[in-house]
Amino acid sequence: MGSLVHNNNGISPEPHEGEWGIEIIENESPVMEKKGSNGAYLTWEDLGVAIPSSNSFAGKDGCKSLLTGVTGYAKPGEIVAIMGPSGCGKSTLLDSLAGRLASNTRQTGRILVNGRKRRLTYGTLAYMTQEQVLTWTLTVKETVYYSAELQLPKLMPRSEKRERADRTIREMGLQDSVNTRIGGWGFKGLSGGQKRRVSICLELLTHPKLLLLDEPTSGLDSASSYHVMNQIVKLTQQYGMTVLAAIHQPSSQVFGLLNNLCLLSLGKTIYFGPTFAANQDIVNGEIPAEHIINALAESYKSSEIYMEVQSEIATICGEEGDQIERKRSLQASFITQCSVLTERSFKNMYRDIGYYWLRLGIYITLGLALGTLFHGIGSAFGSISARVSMIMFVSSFLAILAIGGFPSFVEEMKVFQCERLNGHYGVGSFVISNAISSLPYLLVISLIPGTIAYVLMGLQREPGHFTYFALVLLVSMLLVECLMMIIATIVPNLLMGIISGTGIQGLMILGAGFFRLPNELPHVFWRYPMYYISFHRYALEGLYKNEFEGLKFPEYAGGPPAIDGEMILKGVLHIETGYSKWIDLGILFGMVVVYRMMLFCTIKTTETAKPSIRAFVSSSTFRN
Ligand SMILES: Nc1ncnc2c1ncn2[C@@H]1O[C@H](COP(=O)(O)OP(=O)(O)OP(=O)(O)O)[C@@H](O)[C@H]1O
Repeated sequence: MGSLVHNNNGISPEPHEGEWGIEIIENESPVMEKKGSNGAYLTWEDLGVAIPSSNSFAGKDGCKSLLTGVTGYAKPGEIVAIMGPSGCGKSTLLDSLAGRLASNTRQTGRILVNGRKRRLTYGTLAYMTQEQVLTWTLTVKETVYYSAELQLPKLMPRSEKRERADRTIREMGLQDSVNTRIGGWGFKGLSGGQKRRVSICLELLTHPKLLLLDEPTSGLDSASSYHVMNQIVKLTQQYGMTVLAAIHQPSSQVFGLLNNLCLLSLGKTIYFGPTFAANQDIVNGEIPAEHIINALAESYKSSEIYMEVQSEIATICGEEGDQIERKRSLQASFITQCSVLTERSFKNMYRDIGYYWLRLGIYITLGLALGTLFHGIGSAFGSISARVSMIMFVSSFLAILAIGGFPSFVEEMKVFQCERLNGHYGVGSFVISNAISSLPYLLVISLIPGTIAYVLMGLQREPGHFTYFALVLLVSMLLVECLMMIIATIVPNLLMGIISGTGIQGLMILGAGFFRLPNELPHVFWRYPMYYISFHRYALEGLYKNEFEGLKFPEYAGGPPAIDGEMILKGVLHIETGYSKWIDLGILFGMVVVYRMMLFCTIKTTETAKPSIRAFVSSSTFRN
């Protein structure tokens, strides 16, 4: 059992080719980088991660440890394999090194890069997590090409970027699937293993200094696993990358490619050292009982190999090396980022039926429904209330339907958040490109159903009136979309997002001055501020003015006296007529800009505040 770390000095005998049937590679990296000469030396000492727990596994302090006293290092040109049974803490270790632990966790210990403290997010490292986050409508080639254009330096010619992308696709063995779509949402595209290889491709494109891979070979057969790992090893050595990879049950061939092994069990280190000194039977074997794991962990801590690890770490941390800089200075220019992201997003919106096409169909149906319900609305006295309710429906319920695209926004936000964490591009380019790419679709959605409804209802005939009607529809949808993107940034899941978005809009609609007239709105909350911040109010007000101004409702024999539209606006609907409908439209467009800025600020704030929020949540969770 204890043959992992054997003989008295803790190191097993010389590498033994026959025993595991593997080809042993020299543990010495061909890239003999000195610390500080551009490579990344990563060290972690006495790393602990715990979560609050009330069950029987909790310790005296009411916490359950996910990692305990984990120590190790990774050097340029080398691959450290993190291995151990499922649930032993491999992903937790990678998350912890990447600064991406969940907020309910508490981390202790020290993580240094080149002997310095550095928060490893937003482009300081590349991290391929277990979750596949790819744009499912794109082909492999499109995915890698777009990513290459975004990530590779601005001075690199496009042809060279494409060449790099093609080469990486070949290196990952994806040349036969270049034109296959990634797939998802009921559309079968690539297999799980192929998707994994695409994800690796995206992170390898720039040859990052520090690369973390969570299960790069999962879903791959043993020949493909070997091929993929072999390519990663070659690039690691060629570019002096520092690689940590969590790997499940590697074949002997794959095991032989790895330099160092960090073997975990129940969150404890059972072994850290050269792969050739570890017994692969133990590595891939059954999970031993907890007391045996504890004994192995103790035995490792008192072994000489552990002392060696500590002295290696002391040497690495002895002098401070270069800072690992964010990729920002190396990637594409802001204009290129915007144009590439716009093109990619436009293509995704076109191919994803749920994004706009389904909505267009529903809007056409509703346009026809409105058109037939209010057909030939006329100018009889009864048409006044018909106009009011029709306008209410258009300004509120038609706009609120833009929530229908939320699942697709969430998918897009997931890709953005993952690429952003890995530093592929900036927040500004995402916010701008998303607005530009959605504009043509929203224009179509507001024009086609808008025309159908407008013509069938027989509203005011002048082109200016129709243009205004369509523009209000467009701008309301732009606002709802942006509101939903802000929500997608804040709330963690789809259902909560849809509920929050509908709730917020419900409040705005209630305060827009229809269900209670503006003068009758209670001052606290409803009049100030809701009536002024609700965009539905400006849409409602603008559409009322657009339709009622200039209209006359003639007197009928025995009926009410003649009344003109302006009187209805002022006397019945309590609308402020001191400014034109175009001011309402202008305010709505201004709100689009403000909402986009809010989206930018929300993303930025979440990014900067997340660590503090996490620390706060974690400390209050652990206090309770
Ligand atoms: N934020 C968290 N809250 C609660 N439990 C957590 C959290 N993160 C991880 N865990 C638990 O910690 C243990 C280790 O999880 P982790 O994902 O690190 O395992 P792993 O070794 O990567 O497993 P696998 O090989 O199956 O991916 C699991 O039991 C998991 O449920």
